[in-house]
Amino acid sequence: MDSYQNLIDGRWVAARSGRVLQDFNPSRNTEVLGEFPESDPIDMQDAVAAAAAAYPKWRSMSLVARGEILYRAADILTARANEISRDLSLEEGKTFPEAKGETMRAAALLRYYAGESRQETGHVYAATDPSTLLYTRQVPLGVVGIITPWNFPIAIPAWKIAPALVYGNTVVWKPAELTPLTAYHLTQALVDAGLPEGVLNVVYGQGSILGSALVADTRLQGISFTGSNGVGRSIAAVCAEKGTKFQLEMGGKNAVVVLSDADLDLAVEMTIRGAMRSTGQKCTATSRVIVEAPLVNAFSEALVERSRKLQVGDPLDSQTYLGPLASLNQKRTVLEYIQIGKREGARLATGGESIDMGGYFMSPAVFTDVDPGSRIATEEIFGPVVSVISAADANEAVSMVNRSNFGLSAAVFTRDIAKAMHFIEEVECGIVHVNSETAGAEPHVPFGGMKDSSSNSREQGKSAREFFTQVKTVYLDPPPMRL
Ligand SMILES: NC(=O)c1ccc[n+]([C@@H]2O[C@H](COP(=O)([O-])OP(=O)(O)OC[C@H]3O[C@@H](n4cnc5c(N)ncnc54)[C@H](O)[C@@H]3O)[C@@H](O)[C@H]2O)c1
Ligand SMILES: O=C[C@H](O)CS(=O)(=O)O
Repeated sequence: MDSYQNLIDGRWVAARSGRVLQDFNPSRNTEVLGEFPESDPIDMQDAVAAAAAAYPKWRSMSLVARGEILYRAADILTARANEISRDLSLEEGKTFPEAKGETMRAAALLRYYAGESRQETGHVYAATDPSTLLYTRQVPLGVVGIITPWNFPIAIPAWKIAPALVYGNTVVWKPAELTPLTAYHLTQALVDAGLPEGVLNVVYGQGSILGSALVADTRLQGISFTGSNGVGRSIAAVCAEKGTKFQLEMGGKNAVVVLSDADLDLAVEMTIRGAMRSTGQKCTATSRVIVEAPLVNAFSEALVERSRKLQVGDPLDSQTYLGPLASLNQKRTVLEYIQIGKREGARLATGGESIDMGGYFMSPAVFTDVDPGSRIATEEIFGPVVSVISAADANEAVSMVNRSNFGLSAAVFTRDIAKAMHFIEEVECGIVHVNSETAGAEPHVPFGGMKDSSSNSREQGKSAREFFTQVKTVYLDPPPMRL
């Protein structure tokens, strides 16, 4: 049994209590992938103290030098990509190709922020007095806390940690309990790339205990969180009370709109990809498909037929489309929504059944005749379940999309550019796709939601600099000349 430890002040250390958590394989739920510390708040306090002690020297290092470490870490991740991807697939359940894609995406994110180290760090302005040098600088926040979910266990940490570090902050990271092995791989790559002691500290353990201890620590200047709305709201309340800067990326109930002039095959394929890849466990996953009435029957039949052909199984098997759900809790939640959908009167056209293969497997589910106000059409399910809803026309379809409390991602399928532009204009989402799936994000552009999906900051691209730095405006007047 491989045992892993926290990284605190540059040293790999056990939890002070000595307690450990086991990391299980959701495909074969008796298989243990490793043991990790079950840390307590005292361990978290040690980590924050280390980050605070390391901050002055790290902040004084040049941006370019910090960027060089990220370039080396990206190269290390790339060199180890197959090993990391296999472990990611084993512990989270997504297929190997998706795990590989995510690992390479993390490397791309590290490279992007390494490149950011050679960008402007402020602006020079004209001053009323021509002898005044008037300029701004973007300076780090200080010690920041990073709390991340299990569904993208290396890409999401990378898109938070890389900008946090390159802009001069030191970091305390609380990874998700379900995916500690992937967190170890990212951490080890950064350590091997030459990250100085105490700059990155990683503490494993229960989020309700450790995560809340991190958020409550008054030495933190910022918290970047991705996860559920319930936890996000609790973090926002604590940060607001403390005056700590925070950013939250949370749930989604992402919709595809299929207009009557759409390419049917494309709309079906992109709906399957958006709804069923990663076993539906993406914040940007498609969970609603709103179809103009003339096309709804043909679309539903094609979607059901395509869904029935998807192979469920071992995520390391090249034929597998859906691996297991990430945990027993996740599987139970998704199967409960199947029962809720039936009770609400929706028609379960295919799937939605538990598959007993030694892990947390289920068959992909398609509901039709779904009431747009029902729970399965409004609540985040976070599994391979998609609801087909009929709309009278394009206007009704957009209003149905917007009737959600969430506003993360949406897509429209149409051949009509005017209808596409109208959709782009009217939809209340932070991410909009035309003729492509609701999931997926490029590392160099803003990522985030509207309404309850986000705290309305943005991640990735140059948006990350807005969160992980603060602006200092400088009026520099030369001393008077003494002739
Ligand atoms: N918008 C996005 O970018 C995005 C991306 C991925 C996942 N998500 C969302 O995340 C959710 C699934 O992820 P999850 O199950 O890991 O979410 P979660 O909220 O249960 O956990 C997220 C992280 O918060 C920690 N945590 C738990 N309780 C805490 C507390 N009281 N205080 C501080 N930290 C705490 C967990 O240990 C974990 O590290 C879904 O709602 C999904 O939509 C959103
Ligand atoms: O789950 C969250 C991810 O951000 C999904 S995406 O691949 O970035 O859309």
